[in-house]
Amino acid sequence: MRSVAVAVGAGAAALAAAVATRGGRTRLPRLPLRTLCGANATKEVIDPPPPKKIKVALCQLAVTDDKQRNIATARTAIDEAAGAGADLVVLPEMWNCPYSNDSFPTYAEEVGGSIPERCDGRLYNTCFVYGRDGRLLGRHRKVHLFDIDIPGKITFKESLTLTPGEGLTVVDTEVGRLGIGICYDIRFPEMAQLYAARGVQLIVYPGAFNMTTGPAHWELLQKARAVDNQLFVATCSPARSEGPGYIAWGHSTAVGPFAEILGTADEKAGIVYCEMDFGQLAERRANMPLRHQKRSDLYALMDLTR
Ligand SMILES: NC(=O)CC(=O)C(=O)O
Repeated sequence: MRSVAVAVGAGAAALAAAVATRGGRTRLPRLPLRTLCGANATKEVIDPPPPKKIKVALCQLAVTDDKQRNIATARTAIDEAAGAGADLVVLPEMWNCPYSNDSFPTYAEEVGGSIPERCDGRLYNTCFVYGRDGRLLGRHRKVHLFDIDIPGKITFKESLTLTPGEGLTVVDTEVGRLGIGICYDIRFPEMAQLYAARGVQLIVYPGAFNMTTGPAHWELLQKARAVDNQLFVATCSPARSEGPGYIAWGHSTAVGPFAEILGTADEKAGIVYCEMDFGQLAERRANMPLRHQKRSDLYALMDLTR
């Protein structure tokens, strides 16, 4: 099994470790990055690591209210993706439980991920990134909680049960440098800009948009993040399940730096495979040198986490 890691699992062994392990908090290394702010703003950014070509598998899973069944489904999908030669395997947001505030406390694990994570009496919506060897490489806790109210359409308040994360998450893996966001995080362009400034090649967003915001915004936001920052974007949603409660839009998708769709799903369960050539980033950025054309004398992005 050669798959790496992502947003939740790298192979059956990693998944088993994820579910079985208890405790263990990860401290992520802080990357050196000059603060980009104010009159002294610098245009300096961190170069990405050497480019690789990778095969990505987005596992759009059918999620049920049976946690053990969800784990078995994920394990089967990861095995299948690894067998098909995927270097990177991505699972959906909240893949082990129904997307509801009632379910988050019940299905929470101390380590696992994007699943509800329980830590020090709090619950987070957390995505874990594992290496080929099952080692935990990083952890992203959803920074922007999904609190919205579109009357007659969709009302959700994650903050009733969840606590927001307090940091951005850049993870160096064997396949490349990844930035992680979860679902609603995709709506905040500054986060993606900071990832780009840190040399991220691919932003991975496990996500579960719904039947109102999905058709309106899901693909648009992915293309926007990819094009603005000239990098790759991948999303992974649960498959759509009809019935009461939250209905996921599905449509897990991978987008290239020129807004090209590299692979996409419909609403049903399945695995989307696509190739990503990180060498294209340099070419796109040379063709259209946006980062050198920014008017840092007029505006700048502040990295307050440094
Ligand atoms: N579920 C989410 O976090 C976000 C979402 O559905 C949306 O932004 O729309």
